[in-house]
Amino acid sequence: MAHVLRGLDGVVAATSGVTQITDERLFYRGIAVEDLFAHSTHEEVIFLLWEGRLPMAEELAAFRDRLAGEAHVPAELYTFLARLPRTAPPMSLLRALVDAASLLDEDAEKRTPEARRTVALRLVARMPLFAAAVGRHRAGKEVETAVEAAAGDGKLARAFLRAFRGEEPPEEDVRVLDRTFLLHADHELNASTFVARSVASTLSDMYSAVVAAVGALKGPLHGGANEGVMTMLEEIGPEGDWMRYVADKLARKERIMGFGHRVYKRGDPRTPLLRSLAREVLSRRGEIVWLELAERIEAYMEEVKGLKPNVDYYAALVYRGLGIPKEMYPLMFAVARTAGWTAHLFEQYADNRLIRPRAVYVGPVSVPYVPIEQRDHERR
Ligand SMILES: CC(=O)SCCNC(=O)CCNC(=O)[C@H](O)C(C)(C)COP(=O)(O)OP(=O)(O)OC[C@H]1O[C@@H](n2cnc3c(N)ncnc32)[C@H](O)[C@@H]1OP(=O)(O)O
Ligand SMILES: O=C([O-])CC(=O)C(=O)O
Repeated sequence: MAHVLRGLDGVVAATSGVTQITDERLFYRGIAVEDLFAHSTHEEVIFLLWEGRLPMAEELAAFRDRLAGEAHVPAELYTFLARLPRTAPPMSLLRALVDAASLLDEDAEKRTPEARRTVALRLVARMPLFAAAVGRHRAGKEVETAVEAAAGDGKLARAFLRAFRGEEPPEEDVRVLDRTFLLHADHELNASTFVARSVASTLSDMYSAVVAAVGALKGPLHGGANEGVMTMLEEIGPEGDWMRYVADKLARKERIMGFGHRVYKRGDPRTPLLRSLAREVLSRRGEIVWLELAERIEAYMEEVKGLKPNVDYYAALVYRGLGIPKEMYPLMFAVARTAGWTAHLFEQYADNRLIRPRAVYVGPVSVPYVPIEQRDHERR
């Protein structure tokens, strides 16, 4: 019997020039993520992921203008969203908006590289507005005026915060969210990117690939873990018996959200950067207790399980510090990761081969066909 690598663990399934993970370090197009974090912006990184190099100043300005030009939500989508249940999972509402947007985009089915660039630009520019629209809808707030007032800004973090809050955000908050988006922009063949590439490998359209990717990211073992982190911290509470809580969970063989990683075993290089952002925003809000609690759990997990936090752990605290409700955390991830999904889709379309692995069959064999009138429950 062929050897099955469950979960495709260790399988090398593509070549890619977008993102490298090597020796527990992360590089976008060859540039260390720490350097980009220190000096760059989310928009610059989107350009980098798509074009393979950093933009010149005038290219960046033109790119931001193009993003601003695409940053609005088609009116039909506001009507559509208004009819959807407010209590639906926010990631499902986001997925529905992206799917519906495809029906209103005249370029959605075009197969040229230029049309795909336009679609990608639209997706990246609109995703923050879709996320804000979902957030306002579920909170029962007015959506269209607030979101449209935020449009026309080529700074995606500002566009989200402005639309979501319905007021101009302080620059410190914009900077923190911008760098959080930068750190989430891409991550090689993670589950949602693999899903997106698989859809594109059938030569289906970019929207279908991104809708599927949003669905994959939603899961608690991937982008949904950030919400799970905050749920855990809230269940414990700043003064709670965290050690008992975590030990009991581990004894029940439950997973602690925000810990462990398929690729990183010695630590996720994004963790210290996100921890520093969390410290900054939580100090400003007078809520540093959440960081102290998270750090105690981090040390304990290392000691008892040898597991380290992944990108979702401290990202949850950054979003908390920005006053974003926890149900919205996975949407923040989706907004940022749209850059990476689309960069990988460009690569997939440019050098495509259908993705179609095999399975080892383990079901019954040589089963005789039984006509319907002779079937009974015993003989299936
Ligand atoms: C952006 C991202 O997608 S980052 C990941 C976000 N997901 C999470 O934070 C969810 C919690 N983490 C996990 O479930 C896992 O660490 C994953 C899915 C991320 C990666 O796991 P895998 O590479 O598949 O490792 P696997 O699931 O085989 O686990 C190996 C062992 O570590 C344990 N383990 C791994 N993560 C955790 C965790 N968070 N809590 C408790 N135990 C864990 C497993 O129970 C398993 O133990 P066992 O061998 O005794 O059964
Ligand atoms: O790469 C992975 O498996 C998960 C991850 O960290 C990411 O998508 O950012």
